[in-house]
Amino acid sequence: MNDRETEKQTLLDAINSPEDIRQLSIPQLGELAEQIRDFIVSTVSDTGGHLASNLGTIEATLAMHYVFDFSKDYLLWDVGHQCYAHKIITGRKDKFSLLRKEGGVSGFPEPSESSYDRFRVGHAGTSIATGLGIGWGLMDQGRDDKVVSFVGDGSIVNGASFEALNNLPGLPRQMLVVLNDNNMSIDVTRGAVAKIFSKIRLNSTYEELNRTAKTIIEHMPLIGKQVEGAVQRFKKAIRMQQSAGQLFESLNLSYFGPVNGHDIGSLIELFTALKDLDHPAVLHIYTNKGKGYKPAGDNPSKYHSTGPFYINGESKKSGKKSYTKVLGEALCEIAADKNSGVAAITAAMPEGTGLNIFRDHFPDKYYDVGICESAAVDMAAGMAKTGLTPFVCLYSTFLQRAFDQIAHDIAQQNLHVVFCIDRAGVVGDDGPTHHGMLDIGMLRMLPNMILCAPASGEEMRSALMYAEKTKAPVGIRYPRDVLPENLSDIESLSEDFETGKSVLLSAGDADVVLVSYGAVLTEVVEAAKILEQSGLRCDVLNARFAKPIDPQIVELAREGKMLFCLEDHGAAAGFCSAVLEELSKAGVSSENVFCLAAPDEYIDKASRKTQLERCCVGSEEISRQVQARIRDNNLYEKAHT
Ligand SMILES: Cc1ncc(C[n+]2csc(CCOP(=O)(O)OP(=O)(O)O)c2C)c(N)n1
Ligand SMILES: CC(=O)[C@@H](O)[C@H](O)COP(=O)(O)O
Ligand SMILES: [Mg+2]
Repeated sequence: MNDRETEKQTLLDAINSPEDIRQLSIPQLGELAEQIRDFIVSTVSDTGGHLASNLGTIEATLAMHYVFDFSKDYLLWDVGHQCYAHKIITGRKDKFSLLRKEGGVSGFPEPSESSYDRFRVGHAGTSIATGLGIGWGLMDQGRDDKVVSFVGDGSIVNGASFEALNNLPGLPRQMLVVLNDNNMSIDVTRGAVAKIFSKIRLNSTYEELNRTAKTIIEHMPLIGKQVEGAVQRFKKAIRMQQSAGQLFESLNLSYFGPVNGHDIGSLIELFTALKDLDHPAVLHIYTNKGKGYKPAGDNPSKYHSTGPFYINGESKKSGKKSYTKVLGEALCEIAADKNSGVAAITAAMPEGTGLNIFRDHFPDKYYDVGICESAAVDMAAGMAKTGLTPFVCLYSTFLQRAFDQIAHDIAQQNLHVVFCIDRAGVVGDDGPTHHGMLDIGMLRMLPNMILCAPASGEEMRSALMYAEKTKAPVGIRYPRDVLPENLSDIESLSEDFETGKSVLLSAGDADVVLVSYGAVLTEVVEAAKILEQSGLRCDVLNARFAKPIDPQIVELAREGKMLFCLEDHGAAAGFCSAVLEELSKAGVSSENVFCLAAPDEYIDKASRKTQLERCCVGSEEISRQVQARIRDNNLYEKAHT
């Protein structure tokens, strides 16, 4: 190790709290930023994570912590996927090697880890409104603690952000919105606001950004007091603020920038100057997503959320085919039929939803609305009215944002819109904010809605073909997972989907039936093998539909079979509940019907396999639960005859 590396090592080693960074000079802070960058790249190459956004926000994070005291001031991250440097300098450096792993630090702000994390977040568009609420709360208590919301250019266009901006000027105290503009959402940012931002970005040289920062700092003491002449001179002095500035100023919000978000010295001066404003303001900073690690800088989209990789950028992933990939391919197949009238809609997640494949083949049938799930759903409603068949492709957790639109604008009018609900069930490393545990419950109470879930790649394709032909709102849920390998020989899985019809995978003569909904089938089939080895033979029924429920399931219970209903969803209102309701309606006893589903809690980050076990639908836990419930209910004789 040379002297320079030893010094580098020492700087990060000595940082255990924000107080420590305040002891450093500006050049040392620059050094520290580089060390944190190396540390993040090296850790994320092992664990996976949100690399590109984090590499771009290190300098701004250091500068904010240098100026504000977030042990009492409030720092609110939007989405929260860019909080790694913040975690590293707020006492979690030593646990960072277990980033997003069981027992390690979360990839998102997590109040149970540290009082520096104010909110558990993972969804976009919340930070300005929560900051506003905190501002009102602090005022009520006569407190002058500062509030900073840090929001990206992709997230500020979300409806929730705009609703908050609409209310923000009414707050008669300090609140700073730091707009981190890196010209990217996960993919390239789309829409009119993005155009406003990128118009000035194209003309902004490094010198101009510096000059803007200087002008703000020079005029700050007067602007702070709202001296009219100074404000006018200030506006004149900043040529580049025109379009972005006008956007915020027309809402009566003070706007400053754009400035270079990697220049720690200037940022410290700016935050110091803006800290004591007596009204809300926006500071617009430019940063580079993926800064300092070439593969991420060259392809920020790929490194937005990455699995483990080699330092040369090569992925360590298996390359196995996922449900998501089948979605992209099958939609292309459907769109290739000239009469299909298909449109595919994503809310800023072309890669994540697999629609990038579709976009490349059918650019004129593809729509990316940005992080605007509710607009995506209402746009689909409009398209369906004109006779198109929109496929709205969203993650289950983000579909929650559009519940009212699905209920009010789609289901009420029985519009033919297909909801492709990706990341349904537990998602692994992202943890509680990103699990899709509510979609069945939310959607099955809506009249007209049909809900189904494939259990294999072949079923995924069939479900999409079925949905395209079925003139009703249809939800198809599937997980963040690769396709199962243990189901390929099962013939019944290649049968076409028929509304409310399940398929049997076994002989149909056992007294115990495992009734599986969706992708957990792969675990259920393994569990059936384990149970058979222990002397308990079970039938396996693949329910396929959560709405309507197959009457055959009710008949099995009526015949006195022991049913174990299984799903990767919250137990409160999902498939299992739907079965119990049908039994009740039919006057059939549910005495021997058991539900295996997620417990009534937020499942912590871990591998998806571990999380499935925790939700009682991993193969080990299924076999344990089946045996235990048979034993506890004195059903042993019945089950083993
Ligand atoms: C409501 C919602 N929809 C979608 C997402 C998925 N998502 C996470 S980060 C992100 C892009 C955010 O872009 P930006 O705010 O500009 O932050 P950057 O990653 O560029 O730093 C998206 C679409 C989300 N977290 N929340
Ligand atoms: C922060 C966020 O909401 C997304 O980036 C999400 O974490 C991506 O998840 P996938 O990795 O499953 O696409
Ligand atoms: Mg961005």
